[in-house]
Amino acid sequence: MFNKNIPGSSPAGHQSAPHVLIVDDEPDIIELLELTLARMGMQVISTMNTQDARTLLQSRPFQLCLTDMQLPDGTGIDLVQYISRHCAGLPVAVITAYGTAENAVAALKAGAFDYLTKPVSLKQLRALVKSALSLPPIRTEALPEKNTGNQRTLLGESEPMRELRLTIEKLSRSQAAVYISGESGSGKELAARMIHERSARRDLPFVPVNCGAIPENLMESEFFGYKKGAFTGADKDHDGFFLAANGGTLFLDEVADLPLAMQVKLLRVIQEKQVRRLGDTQEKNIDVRIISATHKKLGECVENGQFRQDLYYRLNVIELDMPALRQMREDIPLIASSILTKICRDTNRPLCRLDQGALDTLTGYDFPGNVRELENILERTLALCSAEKIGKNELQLKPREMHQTPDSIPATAGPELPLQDYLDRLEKESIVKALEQTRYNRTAAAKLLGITVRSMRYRMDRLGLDLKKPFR
Ligand SMILES: Nc1ncnc2c1ncn2[C@@H]1O[C@H](COP(=O)(O)OP(=O)(O)OP(=O)(O)O)[C@@H](O)[C@H]1O
Repeated sequence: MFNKNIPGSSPAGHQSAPHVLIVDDEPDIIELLELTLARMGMQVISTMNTQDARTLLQSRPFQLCLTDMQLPDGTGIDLVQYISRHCAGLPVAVITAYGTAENAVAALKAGAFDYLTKPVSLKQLRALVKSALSLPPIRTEALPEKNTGNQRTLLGESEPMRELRLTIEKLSRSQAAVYISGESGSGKELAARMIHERSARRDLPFVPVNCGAIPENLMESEFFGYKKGAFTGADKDHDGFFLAANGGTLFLDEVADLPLAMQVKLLRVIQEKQVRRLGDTQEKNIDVRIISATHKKLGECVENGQFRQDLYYRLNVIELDMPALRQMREDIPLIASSILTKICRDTNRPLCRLDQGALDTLTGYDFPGNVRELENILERTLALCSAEKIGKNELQLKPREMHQTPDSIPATAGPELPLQDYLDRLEKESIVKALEQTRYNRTAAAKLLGITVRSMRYRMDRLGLDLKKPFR
């Protein structure tokens, strides 16, 4: 075992030098890591096997562990697992041989913070160390969550929701790609934001992208950017989503909607961590964490050839499955009351609440559109009712105006209304119906109606249909 501390300044934010444990059996690599870290102001302790590493970990606190994958008495993954079990909150990164992506993925799945590939790039090493040391302290209990300030959180005290929040807490302490599955409106984007906001990347951008809403011919320029003059109309340089998210998190929503040709290009950028803007001769290095989501079953899309297996493998290092609202009915009153409070606050009206009948109706309802549908129901209820106590009837869940098809509008509706109002009403009904049929997935609803997402957004704005989630 070696202990090295070259005099130097302590990194910002740490009163005493952070302690780093290096586990590697190659003296050259140990020396390189020790020198680099000591110059960054770290107190470094090195050992060559997992047994000594465990003894050291038991004997004193560390702020970071860097381990090689192949060790004389075990693997780096063994150590990652040991640390996950016994040293909660300690970030551990593994160093893997070039071309062994499977090892890196296995380490991330086991709970590693990140990985480095040999030959170790000092730039990447320094960036990794800085990120690892800037992680917020870990919370080990599933504390009841409240929406505080601008940081929104997934509400609910049911078992699935508490577990989910704990998993999010763990995932935010890793750089692994996360794939979030779950029905529309179940909180996939909110979960992605929570991971970002609790991570070492929290001060850098979170860039959400709705992959289904980008026209195919604009995909490359939107994702990778372009140089001025790259094509007609490119009158200035433009950073695509990857460069905009550099240092932060790129959230690929509705990822199953990416055309196959684009999937190949995306995979290349993710693997090489480099992006070249259209019309540019230079590649730019990027450091972006990818979180993806879709309401479709991505595994099935792979099986039927609509989604590339290699990209799926890259995106789905860790899967997070969002429970549907009907699987956590006990949380409906809490979530509904939080939504009501927010609407009342936003619209400057006195606080109102649901009576027992209304609560029973909501907890018995299946919510195909999940929390987004609950938000919409409550927003509509408050728009139509000024009472402070809301009853079952005010919810108008059954029969619902929204369930009317254009055919079910009485034939007399036309003559009774001015023509424009009548047409608006038909249009509104069609949009709401399409949204309901697609479980509030706006991209799919636009497809069903045969219009673009842009046109759908315009129409919804014009008709005053506020369905909460902004389009991107
Ligand atoms: N458990 C929860 N607690 C509080 N709010 C929630 C919860 N789940 C979802 N929401 C809210 O519901 C709305 C829909 O959530 P979100 O946009 O994250 O869903 P989504 O799964 O990404 O939907 P889509 O599949 O259509 O993209 C948002 O306003 C979100 O804040």
